Amino acid sequence: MSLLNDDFLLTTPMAKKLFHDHAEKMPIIDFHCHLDPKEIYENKNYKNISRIWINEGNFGDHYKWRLMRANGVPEDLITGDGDDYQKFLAWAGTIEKALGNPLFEWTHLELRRFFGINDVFNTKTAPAIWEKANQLLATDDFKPRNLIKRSNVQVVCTTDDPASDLKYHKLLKKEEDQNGFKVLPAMRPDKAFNLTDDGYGDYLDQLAKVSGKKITSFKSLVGALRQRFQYFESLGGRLSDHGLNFFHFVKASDDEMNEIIDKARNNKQLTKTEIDQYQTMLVEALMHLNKEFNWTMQFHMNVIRNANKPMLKSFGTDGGFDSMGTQPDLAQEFMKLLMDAQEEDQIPKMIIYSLNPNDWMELATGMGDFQQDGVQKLQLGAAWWFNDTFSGMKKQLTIMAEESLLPNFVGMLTDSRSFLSYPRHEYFRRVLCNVIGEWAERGQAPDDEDYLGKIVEDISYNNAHDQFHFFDQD
Ligand SMILES: O=C(O)[C@@H](O)[C@H](O)[C@H](O)C(=O)CO
Repeated sequence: MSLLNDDFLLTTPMAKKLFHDHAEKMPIIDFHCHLDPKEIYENKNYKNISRIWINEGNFGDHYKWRLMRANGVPEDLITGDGDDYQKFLAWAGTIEKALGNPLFEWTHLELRRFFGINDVFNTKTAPAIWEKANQLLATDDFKPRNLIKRSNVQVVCTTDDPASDLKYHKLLKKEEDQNGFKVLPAMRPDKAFNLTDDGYGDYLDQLAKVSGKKITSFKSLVGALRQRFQYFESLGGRLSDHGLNFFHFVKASDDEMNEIIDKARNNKQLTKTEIDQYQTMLVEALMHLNKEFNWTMQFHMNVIRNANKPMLKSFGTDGGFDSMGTQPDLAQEFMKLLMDAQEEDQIPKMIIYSLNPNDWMELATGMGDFQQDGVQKLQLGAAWWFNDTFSGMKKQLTIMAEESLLPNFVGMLTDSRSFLSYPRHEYFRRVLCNVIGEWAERGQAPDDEDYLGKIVEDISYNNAHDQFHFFDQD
């Protein structure tokens, strides 16, 4: 079977029918990514393929950066100011060794789907691919908005701080009809959780300024965040997103919260209990806001971030120095949160991603304790980050099916910083169709293309369309 042929990953007749006649045609709703709305608005061509593939300054694809480092590529040819062509050759030399890693397939998919280049990418073919790709990158077809359009994307949800003015979302909203897709903000209030950061007090001041709400207490902090929910909502926002690197459920009174905020603002030492209390109560307050606004709350949990401290100092965050978290009781602690919120019927729609697949069964079965008020209110999120692999996707789909109702799943997202990453949706849809096709092959599912095809179309698009109600105001 040739590399990435039309039926790659599809091993049964039903899988092939499900993908080619049902999944492939469905539009994309990419409800979590890290694309920069400014870049979408400015819509400028990339100088060369290294800039869109590897890095533009400190922004870029840390998945690639990790592999290049593993292959001994010096940092100046990764995120540094080394020659772009040499970076490209270094990436070719890395991909030659990436068999079995998703980036091997992603890289070749991107060359095929966007550039029409079907060659195997390696150090021998790299020079010709560099020339052809760069010629194409200079054309209108490779401007960011056309890359989105060519990928049949209807919605891009970016990742935005509550204090953001959403300037470019406002500008893009005016051109939505012309573009044929929406660029919508998803609120990521992680900075409001960073009690121990030197800039915590300044951040609260920034939040107070943009919200017009003085922040003198926990209640007024929540009031300021509520104003930002209103603002994001006015620009089509329908999701929040939370990085819970670790989590311990510890409640606190309003008075205790006020004291914690005051200590943090004055850079006073906080105890572990105080940090856990603040995180717990702020998460619960955000759950209430998501419930009130009928948003979906995403959690990205169990992560060790910025493990390489010298590189954090020299490069900053999101540099490819994060890894799977090892808090063994995080799912148990999260269950305490859900149990507490359920007492007041304050659990919103949720999608929960853990970077540690050891949490998945606890989370998937735990969510089953609270599935009330709507179809699949709580979902195990798509295989995330280091799990975004053939085996990781298959595992998540299987657990979602075995512990709940896979046909209700809202499906895939790119979670990417590159405009070339939309083939990750194709990859996911192929894995999905193959999982269901295998069930039919084994007699675990009816050999009924209409029935199975509807399920595939729903997971690929319809469920996300209905869950996030992005199009209500159209
Ligand atoms: O949203 C997250 O926490 C992660 O997606 C994280 O930002 C990471 O950089 C990423 O993009 C993984 O794909």
